[in-house]
Amino acid sequence: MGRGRKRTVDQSSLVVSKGVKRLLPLFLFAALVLDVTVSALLTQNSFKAHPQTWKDFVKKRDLSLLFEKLALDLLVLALVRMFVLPLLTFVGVVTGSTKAAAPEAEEEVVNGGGVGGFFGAKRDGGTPNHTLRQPLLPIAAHHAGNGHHCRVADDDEGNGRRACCGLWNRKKRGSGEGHQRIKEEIEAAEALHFYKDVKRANRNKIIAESLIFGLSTLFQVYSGIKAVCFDVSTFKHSLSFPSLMVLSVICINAESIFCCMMIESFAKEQGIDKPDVHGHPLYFSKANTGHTCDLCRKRILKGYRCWACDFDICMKCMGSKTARVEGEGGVRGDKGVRSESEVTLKPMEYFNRALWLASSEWRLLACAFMSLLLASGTNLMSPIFSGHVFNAIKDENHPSFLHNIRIFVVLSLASGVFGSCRSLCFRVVQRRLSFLTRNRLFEGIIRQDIAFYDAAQTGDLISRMSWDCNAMLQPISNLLGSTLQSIFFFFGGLIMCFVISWRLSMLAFTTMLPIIHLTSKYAVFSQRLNREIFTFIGMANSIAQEAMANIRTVRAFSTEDVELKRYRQETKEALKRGIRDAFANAGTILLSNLIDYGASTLILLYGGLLVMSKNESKAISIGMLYAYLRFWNMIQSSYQSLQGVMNSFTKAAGAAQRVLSLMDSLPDIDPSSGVVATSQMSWSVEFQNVFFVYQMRPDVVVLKNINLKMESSEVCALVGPSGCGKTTMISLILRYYDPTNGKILIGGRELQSFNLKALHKHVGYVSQETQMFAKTIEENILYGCEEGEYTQEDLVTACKAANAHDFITSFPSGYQTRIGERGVRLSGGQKQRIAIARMMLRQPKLLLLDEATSALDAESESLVQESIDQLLESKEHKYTVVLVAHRLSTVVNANQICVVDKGVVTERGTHDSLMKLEGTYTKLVSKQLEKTKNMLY
Ligand SMILES: Nc1ncnc2c1ncn2[C@@H]1O[C@H](COP(=O)(O)OP(=O)(O)OP(=O)(O)O)[C@@H](O)[C@H]1O
Repeated sequence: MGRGRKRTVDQSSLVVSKGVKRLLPLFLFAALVLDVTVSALLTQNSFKAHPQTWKDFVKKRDLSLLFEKLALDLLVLALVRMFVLPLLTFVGVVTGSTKAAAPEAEEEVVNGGGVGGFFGAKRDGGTPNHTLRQPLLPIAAHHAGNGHHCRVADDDEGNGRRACCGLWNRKKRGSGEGHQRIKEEIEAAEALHFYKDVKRANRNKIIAESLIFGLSTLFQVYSGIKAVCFDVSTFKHSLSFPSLMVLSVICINAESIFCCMMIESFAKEQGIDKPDVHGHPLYFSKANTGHTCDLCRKRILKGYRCWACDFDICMKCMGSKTARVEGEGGVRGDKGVRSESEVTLKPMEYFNRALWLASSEWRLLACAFMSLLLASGTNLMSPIFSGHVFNAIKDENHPSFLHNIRIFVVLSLASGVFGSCRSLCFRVVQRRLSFLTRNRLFEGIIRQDIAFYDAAQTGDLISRMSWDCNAMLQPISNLLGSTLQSIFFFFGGLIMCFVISWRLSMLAFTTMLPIIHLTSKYAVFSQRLNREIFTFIGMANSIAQEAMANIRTVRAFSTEDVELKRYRQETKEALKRGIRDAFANAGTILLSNLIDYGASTLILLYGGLLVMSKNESKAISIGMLYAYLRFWNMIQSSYQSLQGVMNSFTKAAGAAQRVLSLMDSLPDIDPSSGVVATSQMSWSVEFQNVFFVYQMRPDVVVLKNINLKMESSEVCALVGPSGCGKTTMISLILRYYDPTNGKILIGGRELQSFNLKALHKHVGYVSQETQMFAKTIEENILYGCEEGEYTQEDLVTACKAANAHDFITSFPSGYQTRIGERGVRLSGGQKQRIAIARMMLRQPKLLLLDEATSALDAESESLVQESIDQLLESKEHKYTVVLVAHRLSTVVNANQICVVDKGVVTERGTHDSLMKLEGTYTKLVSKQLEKTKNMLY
């Protein structure tokens, strides 16, 4: 598979997709040109309006003239911006880029080979990857021993690199397992070096961006002061100056944002693309030390991480070509691990899916949007009328006072009613979406192939159903609940502020840029921390769940403290990050509050001056100042609620991927299509050249060329040493898995052609580990039966046949006895008898008994065996039985006994014929006879 680089996954809110990135310089250039043009127009207008002032200014050099009547300074500043901002951006990109991304690494990749293959110098037939620029590659290529000089040693900058060379020399001396470990160490050291490089680059980026934002703020403040002082009374069109000034300020803002976007996007840390392992770029991270590798489930000392969806991978798996196949991570079906392209979700795709999900509730949504529009409209009107009330009080105008109060009351009532209607509709939609998602997710999980469960961890699945579901729906809830309203308030408030006083607004909005810069930087920082917290809590939950599920083993080994320590370790890491986040949050709040209060002071100061101003063109009323303050607060609070929205979308896309990958992933074995099996058909079972390999252990062939026919209505016993593949054969008959090669036939028809759900209705299965639900005994026996399908009498008959009736009736609640989680309140033998009763009740055509009597005492075993024999001889019902047994006494009467050894059927025949062979079976029998001789009865 090829390896390319992607930049689509945001690590910070300012990173954009490849397409937009290419256009960024163009956008910046356009903004700068517009900026200069606007300033030139302002200069020209001011020159036309005050032709004499130019001469006065040149003569007297009076600065007050420049502030009140001339705009040449604005043109000069625009020209300064035209050079300074691109220069700072260039410096930011150069110093903010990682050195490892230098082109010489690419060269090495093209030449690379040997160990270089670790990071894909050559893959799949040795296709060189010209796009890859990796920090690890120079060393990898060097170590390939193909004549490259030790570039890493030549590099005096990083100890990590020198350490690598030392390690490599050790590697040359070492061999075997040590090689792998040393290779990992080399990679880890090199990656750590890269990590430091990334940190340095990030710091430089922050400095460059802060300089740009700081400078832009100064430019804006200057423009604000200019707007306040400027005399527009002599202008031909009174609105031309304000509108050009506003355009100029918009240009300044756009320039600084484009510059920062360019720095972030052009100097973005280059992750490693390993599409066969993970769909997003992976970044070396120290944050995942102690995490579990998502592929091999081992603890990570040093490793890589995907910041988009918190995927962690250790150095070993990162270097392995087969990690995904062998590892436990990833969504897999019966035919193998799902390719990442099938399960990766980009933020935009998430957005589309979210819209699609929400579209099912369009009626309620339409109602909510109408209410939202009306509520927002009334809310935006109310400050104006409250302002009029203040003016009426000041003017002692009673009729106007009462009139405005009446309007204010109506607006408040309308806003309340529409607001609650909006909230009701959105909340109902939100709850319904949550219901829908959870149910679909559970459906997605429960229908997965058994191979999926071989790899999955229950804790992880549970956390997908709780945390990820919530995180995925969070932005939709936010969007419905508050985001849209905030957008209305933000833009509505902005317009109203400019309508009331554009001068005051120009001044007040100078504080906006630093607040945006501060809060967006904090958002990126906090987002990273929160993802880590999220992962640590998830891991803590997994530990708790595992410990609780195995509480008896924990108690028997007295390992409570060990489990507690593991749990505490994870939660402590989460706590550490939580506290770090709290401090950063407090710092950001402090700074933005200070700026915010500064803005309010400016508004009060300059607004007060405007109220007291004798200049008609500048003056505003006290009521309008009050209204202005209310709009300002509206803008502030809506901005606060908007600022996390984009980040929450990126975060939700990660969670959505974990949820939707399961929802979308259809099982390879479809249980509900195919031919419906009937009880009348032949129930012979045939294995034809069957080979089988478990996905989780791809190197071990468990079944090798099995050819075997079990005739209908006969008993076939599978015997053999532990681990030889008997249970696997039963699993294949149940179609838990499909054979890797060969066929299984039921009644002469291929198993894969049957409708599995219908087939299983005729199959009775008792496994080695009896699985029970936390219900009553009766409910457990009737599990999966339709209501009225069986009578109470059938139930009792089945229990009697399974020798379970006596012990059940000995319980005070009889059949209604609750047996606890996984049947913990029953003995192993009791559980097994209930499982046998469950099977007998259904009167299946094919019985699969995997050590069905292993947990029974000798007496119960013979009773159950007797009843099975009776059932076999019954004329009404004919059963095909596949029996796995270690106790050979249970297989003596079988029509056919198959001896399985290391996945191969070595002997076949009846008891007598096999005894005559004097092969493995005879040895097994004599071994058991010897054992029983020594047993005490
Ligand atoms: N889900 C699985 N994933 C990977 N390997 C497995 C899985 N289940 C079983 N195995 C391996 O397959 C081999 C055969 O296992 P199987 O359970 O079929 O043996 P068995 O003959 O039934 O043993 P026993 O008599 O002890 O139950 C064993 O080596 C086992 O470790």
